[in-house]
Amino acid sequence: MTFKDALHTLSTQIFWVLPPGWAKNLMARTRKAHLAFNEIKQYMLDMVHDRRNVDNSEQHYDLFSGLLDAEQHEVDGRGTLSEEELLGNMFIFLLAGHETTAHTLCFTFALLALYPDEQERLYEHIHGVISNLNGMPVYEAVPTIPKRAAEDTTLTTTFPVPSGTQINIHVAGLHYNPRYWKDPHKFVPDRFLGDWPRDAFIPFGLGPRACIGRRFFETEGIAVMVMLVSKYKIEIKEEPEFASETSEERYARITAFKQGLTTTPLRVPLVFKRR
Ligand code: HEM
Repeated sequence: MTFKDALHTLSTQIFWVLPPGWAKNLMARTRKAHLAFNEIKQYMLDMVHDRRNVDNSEQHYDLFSGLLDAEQHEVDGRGTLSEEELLGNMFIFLLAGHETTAHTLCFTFALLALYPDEQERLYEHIHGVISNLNGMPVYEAVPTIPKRAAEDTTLTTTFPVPSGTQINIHVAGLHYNPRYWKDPHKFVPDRFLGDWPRDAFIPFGLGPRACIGRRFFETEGIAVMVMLVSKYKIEIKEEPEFASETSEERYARITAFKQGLTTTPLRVPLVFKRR
């Protein structure tokens, strides 16, 4: 399996690795998920080996080097990472950082193609891209955030939540709630320029376990978007079989998704034309 196939299989079918080991040969999809899991482990071991033994001619300043350092050196008297912890951290960074970023950028380009006026404004004011970028996770890459109550508490002061209760925070439900957002289904990047309800926008979660890769994504996402929008005009590909669709049908087709670990776009045929 290629690295790309293994990562994609795990991103879309990670839950099939969870049944106990004896069950892994029961179905084609559990077999495939386990195969992908083992392949990724092997790829990660190869990366560690290469970085340690082959590629040590230059100094690296990236996330991967930080993890390798943490495995090899004690920091502030704190212990090192075991190899299992190193691989576990590499795995979560790969899984949590890959499709979230790819799908968010994909939906962003789809929306810019569906709203050419907004794309032109972004092109004209490319330096305003940072504030506009807040509009990106309209289709939240992570649709629900699972949590477990660490102690007895209450929600909205009346609803009791005993310690140990499993809670799923419905991110999409919050982002489309008309109580907090005017016309929540409209793509209006300007809504993030003035005063907006910050507690009702949590694409990266909140609190001490919020997304550790947020800044990484915001840097990477802005760089990719600025590069592409400044050089290309992004359009929806014209296909004869859809020639008679209404604009609503077109919008629904382009933004259709399936829900897995992340919100996954189904098919987004875009054309990037050189400006
Ligand atoms: C559009 C991009 C991304 C979105 C929407 C996103 C969203 C999230 C969300 C909702 C969580 C759970 C937060 C919580 O439990 O409260 C999370 C956790 C996490 N994310 Fe991201 N993420 C993105 C990109 C990235 C990237 C690029 C990386 C790594 C380079 C990353 C690494 C992680 C890790 C390691 C965690 C687990 C943190 C922990 O449990 O302490 N994410 N992310």
